[in-house]
Amino acid sequence: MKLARLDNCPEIFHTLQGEGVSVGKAAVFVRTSRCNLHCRWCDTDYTWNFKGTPWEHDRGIKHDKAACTFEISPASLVERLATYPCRHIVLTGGEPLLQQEELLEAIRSLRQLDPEWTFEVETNGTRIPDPAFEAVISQFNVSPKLAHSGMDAALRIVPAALTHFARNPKAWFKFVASSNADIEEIEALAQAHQIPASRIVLMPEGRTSQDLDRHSAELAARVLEKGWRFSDRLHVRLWGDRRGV
Ligand SMILES: Nc1nc2[nH]cc(C(=O)O)c2c(=O)[nH]1
Ligand code: SF4
Ligand SMILES: [Mg+2]
Repeated sequence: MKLARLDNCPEIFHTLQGEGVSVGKAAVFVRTSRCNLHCRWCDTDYTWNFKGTPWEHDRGIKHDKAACTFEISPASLVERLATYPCRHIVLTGGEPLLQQEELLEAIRSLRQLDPEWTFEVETNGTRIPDPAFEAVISQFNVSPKLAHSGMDAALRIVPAALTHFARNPKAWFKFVASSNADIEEIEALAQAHQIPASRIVLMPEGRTSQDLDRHSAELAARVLEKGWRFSDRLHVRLWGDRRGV
C-alpha cells in the first residue's frame, strides 16, 4: 500500500485528534498517499500533486512522486503501529478509502493482536466504504468539499455516497468554511442528502491561529442558529502548520 513519506519514513504520528467530534483524543495517525480529488488549498498536496500531473494548486509547486510515497505492506504497517503506546488509530490521507482492502487487512491483524484497537477514518465522502471495512470503523469524519475547493461539483459531490453516510450514525460531516456563501452551500447539501443537523460540524479554514481567529466568532454564531457543532483546529493552535503532528 502507499503511505505518504516523511523523513524517509511512512507518515505515522502519535498526536491529539485536532479536528471534529473527537478533538483532543490521543491517536496514532496514518497518512495514506493518493487522492481522487485535487483541492486547490489542500494541505496534503504531497499525496497527489505530482510532477507531470495537470492539477492546479495554490502553492504552485509539484512534488516528486517517489520521494513523497512510502510503499509498505499491511503486515509492516501492523508492526509499526503495534510499537505505539496508543490503541486508537486515525486513517487519513489523501483519501484512505482508495486503499480499503489493504487497510482492512492491517485492521484485522491488529485486532487479532489486541481487540481493543479502534479506528477512525477521515474521508472526502466520495466513496461508499465496503461493508466489511465499514463494520470495523468506529467513526467516519466525512468532509465533503465545497465550491471553494476548485473541484467540479460532479467530482466532489457523489450523492449516493453522501446519502449513505447520512444514514450511518457513525458518520459525522465536517465542513471547512470561511464565508456566508459556504454556510448556504452546506445548508443546501444537508437538505439534498438528508444530513442531520446534529451530525454537522463546522470548522474554520486556517493554517495559523490568526487565520482561525479571523472567522471563528462569526462561524460559531451561525452554528448556534443552525443547531450544528463547531470544531476548532487544535493541532494548528498547539503546533502550527507542520507535518507529523
Ligand atoms: N492532530 C491532527 N489532527 C488531525 N485531524 C485530521 C487531520 C488530517 O490531516 O486529516 C489531522 C492532522 O493532521 N493532525
Ligand atoms: S479531498 Fe482532502 S486530501 Fe484530497 S485533495 Fe481535497 S483536501 Fe486534499
Ligand atoms: Mg491535516
